[in-house]
Amino acid sequence: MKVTVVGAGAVGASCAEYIAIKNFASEVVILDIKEGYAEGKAMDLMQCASLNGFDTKITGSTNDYSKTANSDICVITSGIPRKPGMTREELIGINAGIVKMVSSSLVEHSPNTIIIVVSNPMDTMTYLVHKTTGLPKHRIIGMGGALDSARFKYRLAEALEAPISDVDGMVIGGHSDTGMVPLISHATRNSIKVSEFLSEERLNQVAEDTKVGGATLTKLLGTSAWYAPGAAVSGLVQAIACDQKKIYPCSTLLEGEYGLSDLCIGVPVVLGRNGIEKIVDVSLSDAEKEHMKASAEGVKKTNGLLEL
Ligand SMILES: NC(=O)c1ccc[n+]([C@@H]2O[C@H](COP(=O)([O-])OP(=O)(O)OC[C@H]3O[C@@H](n4cnc5c(N)ncnc54)[C@H](O)[C@@H]3O)[C@@H](O)[C@H]2O)c1
Ligand SMILES: O=C(O)C[C@H](O)C(=O)O
Repeated sequence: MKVTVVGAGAVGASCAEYIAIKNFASEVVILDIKEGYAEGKAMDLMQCASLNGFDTKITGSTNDYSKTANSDICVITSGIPRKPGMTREELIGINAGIVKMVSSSLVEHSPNTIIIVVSNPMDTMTYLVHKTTGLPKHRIIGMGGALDSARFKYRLAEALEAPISDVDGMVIGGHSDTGMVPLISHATRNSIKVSEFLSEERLNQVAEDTKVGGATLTKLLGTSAWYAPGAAVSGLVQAIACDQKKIYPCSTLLEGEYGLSDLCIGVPVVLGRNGIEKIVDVSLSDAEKEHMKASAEGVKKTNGLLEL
């Protein structure tokens, strides 16, 4: 199993590290445009191998896509992150050009690859990868919902004063400050609905804190987060590589599912060796349906800024 990670920055390196530590991939290639940067990150990570007990071979490349040839999975993290006070959508001007160039170079060398898109604004970048590469829809996956769901569970556990392992929940919709749809109606503590434990007001607070999870961290860190994003990407890569058939909310091209079409947005999917093997249709409350509709309108508005 060969995995390429484009972008050796904060998220790319974190994701390569988690993939290596989980020890399921034979090879990880990190590629960056900055001279020597990916080679340096790869060497540093390889010097963790004996300490952390992994055998994954990590190599770096300065913009030489021949090193990525025949990758089973490619992760795109290249692009600029936001600064405090910015939205993800404001990154489109620079990141669209980068994602377009990177995705076509990847497919040229790995025509059978599965692509995981991380660069922001992620749902729009995932749509752009469709338009650029023409790969089948099950082989283009946007990562946002896995991270947002982890943040939702963190906030739920905090409100419930419960261990995170007791909590389950999922966030669908667009990966944006207003577009995320935390599925409160399906969230549980050890199979009991969270509404049995928390007031509507407290649950609304949990949802709001979840939606601005990325912005909260950006304000604290001065740039956007990387540990949980890297861990979330590694989860998707592992589900595909190990054919786990796990359900994750991922951004995928919809063609009528959830009453939506011609956009990529987060919905629950089954991930296995073929990428997205199924889109799962879950029942939504009326409020969640409305929120999903508004979220899709927001994503389409950002897609409209693309020069296709
Ligand atoms: N979808 C998500 O959930 C999620 C989570 C976190 C971050 N992100 C996004 O991921 C992106 C990366 O964030 P980061 O914190 O790692 O940023 P970063 O600045 O630390 O790293 C980005 C890297 O991309 C490289 N790069 C730029 N242009 C390139 C090109 N043409 N080819 C190859 N490499 C190139 C840069 O040299 C840099 O090393 C941002 O757009 C950020 O908003 C998304
Ligand atoms: O918040 C950001 O800009 C980065 C990322 O999308 C995140 O949610 O951490």
